[in-house]
Amino acid sequence: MNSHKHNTSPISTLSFSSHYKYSLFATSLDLKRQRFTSPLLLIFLFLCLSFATSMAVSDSDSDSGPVVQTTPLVTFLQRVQLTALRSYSKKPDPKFYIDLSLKLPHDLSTAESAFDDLTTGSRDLSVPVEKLEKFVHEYFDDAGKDLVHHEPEDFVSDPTEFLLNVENDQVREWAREVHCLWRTLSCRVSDSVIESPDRHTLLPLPEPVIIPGSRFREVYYWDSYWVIKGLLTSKMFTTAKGLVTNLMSLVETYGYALNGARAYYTNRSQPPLLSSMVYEIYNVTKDEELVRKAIPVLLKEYEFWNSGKHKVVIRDASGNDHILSRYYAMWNMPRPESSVFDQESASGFSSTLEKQRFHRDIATAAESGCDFSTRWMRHPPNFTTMATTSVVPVDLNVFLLKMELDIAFMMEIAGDRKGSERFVKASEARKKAFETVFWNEKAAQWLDYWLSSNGDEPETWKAENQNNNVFASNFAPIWISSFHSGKTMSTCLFAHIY
Ligand SMILES: OC[C@H]1O[C@H](O[C@H]2O[C@H](CO)[C@@H](O)[C@H](O)[C@H]2O)[C@H](O)[C@@H](O)[C@@H]1O
Repeated sequence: MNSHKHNTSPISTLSFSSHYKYSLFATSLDLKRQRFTSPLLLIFLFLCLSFATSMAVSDSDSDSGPVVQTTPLVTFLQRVQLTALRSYSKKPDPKFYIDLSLKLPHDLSTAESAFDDLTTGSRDLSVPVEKLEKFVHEYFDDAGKDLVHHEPEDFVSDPTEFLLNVENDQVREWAREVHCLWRTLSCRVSDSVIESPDRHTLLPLPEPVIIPGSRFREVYYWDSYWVIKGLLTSKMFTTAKGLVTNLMSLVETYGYALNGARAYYTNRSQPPLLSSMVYEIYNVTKDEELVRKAIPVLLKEYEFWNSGKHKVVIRDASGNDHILSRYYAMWNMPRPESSVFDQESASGFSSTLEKQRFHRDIATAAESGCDFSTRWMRHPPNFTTMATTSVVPVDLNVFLLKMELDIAFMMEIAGDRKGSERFVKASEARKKAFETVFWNEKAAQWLDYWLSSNGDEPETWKAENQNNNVFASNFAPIWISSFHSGKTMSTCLFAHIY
């Protein structure tokens, strides 16, 4: 049992004014499309499908949570991916196949029918590697071809201004090399994506992008925060603003910033750091126009994280309700970019409901940006006990508290005093929730909270639901300087460590 005394945690020292002194820590795929030439077979198939459909509708044991459908191209590429994984003896990266784009003059239906011809007769869907490679080459452009190099206009190869501040020669040379990576990672979405989005899984974006590199050939939401911090150091303000414009366009289109700018990432977001990005840029550039543009977008994003399945209500012993948020992906199938892996991981579950719940918890872990941490496992390190949607995470709520303070700050700049006060109040309410739900005096940490129910209705706080394990995220509140400026925090932490 945790001792959860309602002593004041260091978070209570947080105030709006002190917030702005951050210290940063730093279809089953196996159902291959067959050509049924016999009318009897067609009738048989029709009857089977009708039966399966009626079963699905009456199956009260299937997961009823939200699902954002993906595109027909993604669904098809999952089949190609499965065949590739079954055909090569050394397993390729499944993401490569889901990143392919349809080559002109082919369209989806001609590619599908050529793929049917290729795989017909293969029981396990594997095919000779040479034949697969010929098919992929004929029907698809290489993964990554739909991103073209972009020379950032604000890049200076020898930025003396900040490099001269680095005294050590070796470190300065290393810093120069890191700075030069911007040119390697800078791209823009090709015109072909804008002209024919259905041929690509890459999503169109208005401004040039900075990608993480390696197998990640698209923009990622929370990576962009650190990218922007780096760009600001490199004095690349135009590029930094472009990244924010891209993320804002995703929020405007989808209602939230996607995990990444790919058609298979539309079912989830990532740690919400857009307001922090705008804040960092404003701090350096004092660009009020950016702030004014960002406010309505941030309000939309704020609503996403504080409504529907993302919102949870924890009731304290005095009957006060505390509103917090959790990660919750709008997906209950294998993640397309890793579908074979996810199917294998779920193979031990017998019911559809168990499999769907497991897949949602896996996709939700991806929404957390941390992927497969033992934080999300009911019985670590047993991967099949992933239950991410049942956790109220400390770090997510820190990001949201920061969003509240950032919005309040931005509204103040925009002259909206009332709006600003509303968000200060929202931050104070979340601060109280941190005290009640997360803070643990004995451990001197904020602990993740396990939900007892499905989180749809308010539930009463229980000390034993705090997760006693120590994770770096337990200390996420100290990201905001006033959380650790008080003596209480350092005293408690040192007492715990030594
Ligand atoms: O650096 C990009 C991101 O890389 C990891 O996650 C991404 O890859 C996962 C597996 O392909 C995918 O399921 C997830 O949705 C992607 O975001 C990393 O965990 C992320 O933190 C990081 O943003």
